[in-house]
Amino acid sequence: MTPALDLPGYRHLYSGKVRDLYVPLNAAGEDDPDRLLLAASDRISAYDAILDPAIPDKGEILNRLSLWWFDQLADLLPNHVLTTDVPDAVAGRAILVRRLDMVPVECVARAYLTGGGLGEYAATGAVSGLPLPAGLVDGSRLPEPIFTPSSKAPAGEHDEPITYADVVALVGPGRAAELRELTVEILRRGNAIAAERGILLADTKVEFGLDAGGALVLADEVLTPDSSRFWPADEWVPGRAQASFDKQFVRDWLTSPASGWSKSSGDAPPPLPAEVVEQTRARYVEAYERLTGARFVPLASAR
Ligand SMILES: C[C@H](c1ccccc1)n1cc(-c2ncnc(N)c2C#N)cn1
Repeated sequence: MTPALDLPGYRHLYSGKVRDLYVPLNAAGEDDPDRLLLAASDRISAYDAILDPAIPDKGEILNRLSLWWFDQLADLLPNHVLTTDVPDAVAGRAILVRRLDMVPVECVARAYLTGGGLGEYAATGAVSGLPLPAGLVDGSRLPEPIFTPSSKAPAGEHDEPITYADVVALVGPGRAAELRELTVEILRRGNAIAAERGILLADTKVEFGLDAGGALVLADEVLTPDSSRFWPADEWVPGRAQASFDKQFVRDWLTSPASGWSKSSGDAPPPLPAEVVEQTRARYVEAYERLTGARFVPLASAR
C-alpha cells in the first residue's frame, strides 16, 4: 500500500484501506486538540485487498460527493466539516473536520438484503436480531430500511454485527434510538435522491460523534461508494448477486481468466489493466455527476 503522504504541519495518525487521518500541528509542533484532517486517497479496495494501481481522482470524486451529501442532510443534523481549505498536496480530496468524541458503533442501515446481512438472514431469519419476512433473496428490497449496527473492530479485523440491545448497552436507550432513527433516515433520504438518478443504495455505514456540548454530529464520509453499496437501478434483479455500480469492471476482470487470479488462492490480486482503471474512474465520475447534477472537473485542472 502506498504510504500516507507526509504533510508538513500535520501528523499522520492513522490509515484505513482508502483514507488517511492527520492532526494539524500548532506552532510548537503539538497536536491541535479540536481539528483533524480526513484525506480520501485514490486507493481502491476489493476482495479485502487494496488493489494496484490507484484510480486517478477517486479520492477527489468521493470527497466531493460526501460533501454534497453533507449539504443535502444539513437540515437533519449538524456535521463535522469545517473547511476544504487544506494543503495543496491533498487539495480537493481532504477536509478539515471538528474533532469529536466518536460513538463506538458502526451505524449501518440496509434498504436491500445482501452480503453479511443476507448470510445472517439465511441462518436465522433475522439481521442484527431483527426478524425479517420469509422468502427474501439476495437483493430483495426490505419493507423499510433497517438499522443493523456493528461493533468497531480493531484495525484489520472485520466489524461484528451487534444487536440493538448491544447498542443500548453501549450508549444508553435515548442515544441508541437517536442513532437508529438518524441512520435509517440518512439511507432513506439517500435512496429518495439516488433512485431518481438510476442508482440504488443497498446499504450504508455512517459514523457519528459527540461535540463538546454532547450533541450528535454526523462524521466520517457519507453515502459514498466506499461507505455504501451502489447498484445500477436498471440492472437490479432480486435473486442473484447485483452488479456494483462502481466496482463491477474490477470484479469482472479479476474473476476472469484474463487476470490469471483466483479469489480462493489467497494471493494478492494482480495489477489492474489501464482500461479497467479508466472504466472504473469513469463510473465514479458518472455516480458523482448523476447524483449531484454537476460536472466533475478535477481541481488540479481547474486551477
Ligand atoms: C474511521 C475514521 C477514519 C477516517 C479516515 C481514516 C481512518 C479512519 N475516523 C474518524 C475519526 C474522527 N475522530 C474524531 N473526530 C472526527 N470528526 C472523526 C471523523 N470523521 C476517527 N477515525
